[in-house]
Amino acid sequence: MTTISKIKEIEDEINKTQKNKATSYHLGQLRSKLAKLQRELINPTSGGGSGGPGQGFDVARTGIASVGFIGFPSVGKSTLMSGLTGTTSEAAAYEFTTLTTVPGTMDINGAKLQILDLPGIIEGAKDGKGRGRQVIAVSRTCNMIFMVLDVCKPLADKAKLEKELEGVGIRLNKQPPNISITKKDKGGVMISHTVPLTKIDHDVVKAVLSEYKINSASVMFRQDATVDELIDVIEGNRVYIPCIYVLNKIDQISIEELDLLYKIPHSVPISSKEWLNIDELTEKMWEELRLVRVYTKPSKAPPDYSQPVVLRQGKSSVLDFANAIHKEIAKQLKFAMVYGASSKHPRGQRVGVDHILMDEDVVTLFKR
Ligand SMILES: Nc1nc2c(ncn2[C@@H]2O[C@H](COP(=O)(O)OP(=O)(O)OP(=O)(O)O)[C@@H](O)[C@H]2O)c(=O)[nH]1
Ligand SMILES: [K+]
Ligand SMILES: [Mg+2]
Repeated sequence: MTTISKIKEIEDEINKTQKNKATSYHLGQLRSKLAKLQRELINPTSGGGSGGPGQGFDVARTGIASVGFIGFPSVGKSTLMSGLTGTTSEAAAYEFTTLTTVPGTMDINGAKLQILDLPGIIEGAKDGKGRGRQVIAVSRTCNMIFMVLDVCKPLADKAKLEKELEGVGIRLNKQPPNISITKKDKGGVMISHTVPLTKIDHDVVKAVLSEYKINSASVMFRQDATVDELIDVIEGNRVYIPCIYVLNKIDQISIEELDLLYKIPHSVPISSKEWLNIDELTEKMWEELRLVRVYTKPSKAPPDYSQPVVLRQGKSSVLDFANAIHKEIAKQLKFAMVYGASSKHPRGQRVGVDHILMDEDVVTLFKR
């Protein structure tokens, strides 16, 4: 039996099983088994046909962040990519026009982004259909995903694509679950929580831990987590990526239909062919990338606003800033003066190397 058919079998059993107190232990076991099988699809150990990274799919990474385009064939990914970057990625009316990763760059508010146009994927992509597995492998390494959807096609496509990505450990528009598991030598499983747990009970937690052979541990929930979030923490190889649902081809629909589309969270309706509403898309993209622009100010001189140093959120300390300019500068760094949102005083604040900078801060570095 192949991994894929085993997954299918467990999914069927989960769907058949009624959710109640009596079945929760069993469901916890099933969900864990499913996650373990899915792990084999993320890191296939055997050759498995078209599995594994494909030649020509890995491209040299440039820029501060990368955005990968995921979607079914002919939804307009390449048309959008060419328009945004100026790099031509062939677009045509037939499916699978794009056969490999096509990189381009886009400048947004002084930050250079890498845009990766990808081949269309089909349902079952993660299980090795078409070039799907390679496409998904590239998208796992992106800082943002554009899920491109054709508004003339059924909206169910969105859920299908999400399932493909979820199946390989990609979590869209989610934060890592706030659950900590501390393994112990003895004492059994201790469960505590700072908020009421409405989606799981102790039986499920015990079933999951036992399925992963964790017999003694203290588990602390700081959010109302689901069983899948618990499993995510145990499995550990999840990637959390912001995703914008790009609803393309709105030139084909009515205003009334357009109004309905606006109800979908994290979405932007556009037309890549008629170049409609692209500004909203790039604004949203900028917002969700949460990049931090920092301007240098030499001491006793005005700030240099011509070219920001662009950092990523989570890696935007004064030391990160110095490193981005030059390793030697970082080595000699003693303290900094900061002006802007992260500074306590409008006239600037003296800060240490661990101080976290915010977008549009101005910084003067002082050496030892
Ligand atoms: N009406 C309309 N057609 C569009 C739009 N964007 C793209 N198209 C058309 O849709 C077809 C497919 O466009 P592509 O850009 O090749 O789509 P793709 O998603 O890159 O396709 P694959 O690489 O084959 O997966 C082409 O005929 C485009 O002209 C749009 O906004 N409106
Ligand atoms: K196409
Ligand atoms: Mg294409």
